Order: sequence, then C-alpha cells, then structure tokens
Amino acid sequence: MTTFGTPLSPHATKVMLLGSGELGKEVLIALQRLGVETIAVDRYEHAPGQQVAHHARTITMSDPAQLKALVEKEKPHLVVPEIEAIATPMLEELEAAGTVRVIPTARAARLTMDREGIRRLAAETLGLPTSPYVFCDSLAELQAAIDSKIGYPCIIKPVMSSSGKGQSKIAGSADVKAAWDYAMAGGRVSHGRVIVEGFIDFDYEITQLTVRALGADGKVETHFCDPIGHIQASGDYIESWQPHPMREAALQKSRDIARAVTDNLGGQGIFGVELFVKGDDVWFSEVSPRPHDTGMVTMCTQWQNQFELHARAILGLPVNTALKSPGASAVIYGGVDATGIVFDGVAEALRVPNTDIRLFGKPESFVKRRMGVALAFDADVEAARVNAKLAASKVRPHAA
Ligand SMILES: Nc1ncnc2c1ncn2[C@@H]1O[C@H](COP(=O)(O)OP(=O)(O)OP(=O)(O)O)[C@@H](O)[C@H]1O
Ligand SMILES: NCC(=O)N[C@@H]1O[C@H](COP(=O)([O-])[O-])[C@@H](O)[C@H]1O
Ligand SMILES: [Mg+2]
Repeated sequence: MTTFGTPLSPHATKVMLLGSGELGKEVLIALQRLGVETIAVDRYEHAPGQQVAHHARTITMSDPAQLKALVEKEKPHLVVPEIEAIATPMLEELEAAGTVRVIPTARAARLTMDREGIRRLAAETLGLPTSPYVFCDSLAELQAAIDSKIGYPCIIKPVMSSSGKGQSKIAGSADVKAAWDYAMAGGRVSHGRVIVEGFIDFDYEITQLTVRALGADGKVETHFCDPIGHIQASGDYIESWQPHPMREAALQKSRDIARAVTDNLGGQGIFGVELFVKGDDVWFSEVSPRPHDTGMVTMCTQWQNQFELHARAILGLPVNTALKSPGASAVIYGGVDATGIVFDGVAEALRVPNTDIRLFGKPESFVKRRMGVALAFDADVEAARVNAKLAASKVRPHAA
C-alpha cells in the first residue's frame, strides 16, 4: 500500500482486527497514528481494542457465516487476525476470492490456529527440532502415547488454546486423567483433541520477534528484534525482558529456525517465534503470526515497538527493529472474579523509577486474567526486571 486515504472518508485505508485484546489495542493505536480507519472485532463488547477503534463489532469469529458477512459488509483492505480461534478456512476462501488480504496470509492463520498444523509443518515438513509429540483423541490414546513414546514428565495441551489454558505438566500416571479433563475444559473451541509433548528441560526460553517487511525494491526482507527472555507460570507469561543474553551459536540457530518458519508462512507482518534453549541446542515450540504477549516489553525497549512494526510491515512501510534500551515487563493479573473492577496504587507504581503501565480496560476480571502490564527500562535487564515487578506489585485491582 503506497497511498493512504483519510479515515471515515470514501478513500479511507481500512484495517479490520479479528480479536481486540491488549495486543490488538496497541496495533489499532499504531494504525490510527498512520491515518488508517480501524474496525475492532471481538467476541464480547467493550474489548480493549474496541475502545480505541473507529468501529467496534461483536461476533463469534469462529462462525464462518458471521465472519464472511462482516468482512463483506465492512470491506476492509486488510484483515488482521489477533487471536487463534477464528474460522480460518473462511479467511482462506475470502482471500482466494480476492475479497480481502489476510495478514500475514490466510494459510498462516490456518496453520497456527491449532497446534497440529504448525507442529507438523515445523517438525515434519521443515525438519526443525521440537519436543517429541503425539496428538490424541481420547484418554486411552493419551495414556498409550505416554507409555509408548513420550514418558514422564510430559505436557498436555488442548490443540486449540492459548495463554496456557487447559495446559498441564504431569509427573506420573496418576495425573493423566486429570490432565485430560483439564484440557477438555480449557480449550478455546471445544475439540476433543490434545497434544502431549515430552518435557524439554531448557536453560531458558525466548521469543524471537521476526518481521517480514517490504524493502525498497518491493521484495520482502526479514528483520530480527533482539531476543526476549521470559518466565511462564502454568503456561502463561508473567515476566519478560529484552535483550536476553545468548551465546552466538544459540542465537544463530534461533534465527535460522525463525527464518525457516516465517519464510514458509510468508506474507508481511511480525511473528513471535517461541524457542527453548539449552546450551547451544534450540527447539522450536510454536509461532504467533502476529505480535506476542511477551513482546509487550518492546513498548519500553525499542524505537518501534512490536505493534508499530506490525502496523508498518502490513502496510508495506519500512521498519526498524533497533533496541532503544534494555527493559522488562511484568503482568498485572485481575486477582478477583468481578466486572468493572478498580485499580488502586497506580501512582505508587509509577513512582518506581523508569516505569510505565498499561491497564487494558477489560470489562470483566478473573483471578488469572491479564488486566495490565508494568514496563521498566534501565541500563541493564536485571535492574529493569526488579522495577517492572515492583511496579506491577503496587497496582492493586479489586472489586468496585
Ligand atoms: N514441551 C515443553 N517442554 C517444556 N516446557 C514447555 C513445553 N511446552 C510448553 N512449555 C512451557 O509452557 C509455556 C506455554 O506453552 P505454549 O506456548 O505451548 O502454550 P500456549 O497456550 O500456546 O501459550 P501462548 O498462547 O501464551 O503462547 C511455554 O512457554 C513453556 O514455558
Ligand atoms: N497468548 C496470547 C495472548 O496473550 N493474546 C492476547 O490476549 C487477548 C485475550 O485475552 P483474554 O483471554 O483475557 O480475553 C487476545 O485478544 C490477545 O490480545
Ligand atoms: Mg506459547
């Protein structure tokens, strides 16, 4: 796209986000700064991104008929998936018919929508190192897969879920049934299928943000951000930092894997490639063809954060992935099941040196729902981590 229109006029450049949580909200803000007209879609009203977009629409995005009707009505130039649970075969149909361009591609959205598509692509088609895995459709199949191939400890996840929902790590046969039941209850779209993965005893894990953007010659170029280190609890990110120090060999392998996966998925935009590292060994875990939750740290560490990079890349604009400062992020959970909650301690949080916060504005809080994030920059990552966690701890969400 080289010509940009005026929002809310007949020549507007229109972008529709499918999913409008905390990540989409920042993409929408970045798009608006470039004069794009935005349509924020989510499964519930007043989603974070809907609060800042020109238009808010609420549909069941996994329903192909509803999705088709909305895209045909709104006629966006670009459709940008922000979550996995979307009727991606319908996106492929709309893309093939020339109705719309999907970011990065409809095929990438379909392959990464559930764990099976992307895992088989990475391990079986591209030959990349991953944990050992088996897909299972029943408790009996799960037990058999563990006994014959995977062993303990292992990790069981619904094929379609994110942020650790429905995921368990188990140590022995006594836990298999509970893990199966938990996966059945925790998947985003009900699917009686799980992946069981061998546990990788990594030294650390990173997100390799990788941007595919157009160069001056109109060809796609790959740009890498500095590696982001992170800590996950029950499969959900609680802390991240950038840059994560890495030995040269591990960094090179990480980038080779990231390039192989993103070259195959194609299109333009940012990807969050999740990797496990032990010594100089690197395993591919999964990839988001969109900004990544651990990448929220880039709001205080890069000149162009991951949301701006995504906005620029999808619009065909040049990108710059340079680091501005080391920094860290720490998650603020709701801590309570309630709607319309209030947050105390925001001023105290911001009195911690070099910090900032984002409160996402989700209308409903759950004990373990991510409601905000604290950010800190500093001369080194360790100091930033201390301050990000301190700032997050000062924010006290509670029922109104
Ligand atoms: N095979 C494994 N070995 C060791 N740790 C693992 C394995 N699989 C997952 N984990 C741990 O669980 C975390 C979450 O796993 P995964 O990324 O597959 O879940 P997710 O629900 O897709 O999360 P998200 O949507 O936040 O990326 C990983 O970042 C890692 O810390
Ligand atoms: N790991 C994926 C991830 O972090 N996705 C982000 O969380 C939102 C859903 O939050 P919710 O579950 O609180 O509605 C999504 O819309 C996206 O912004
Ligand atoms: Mg993950």
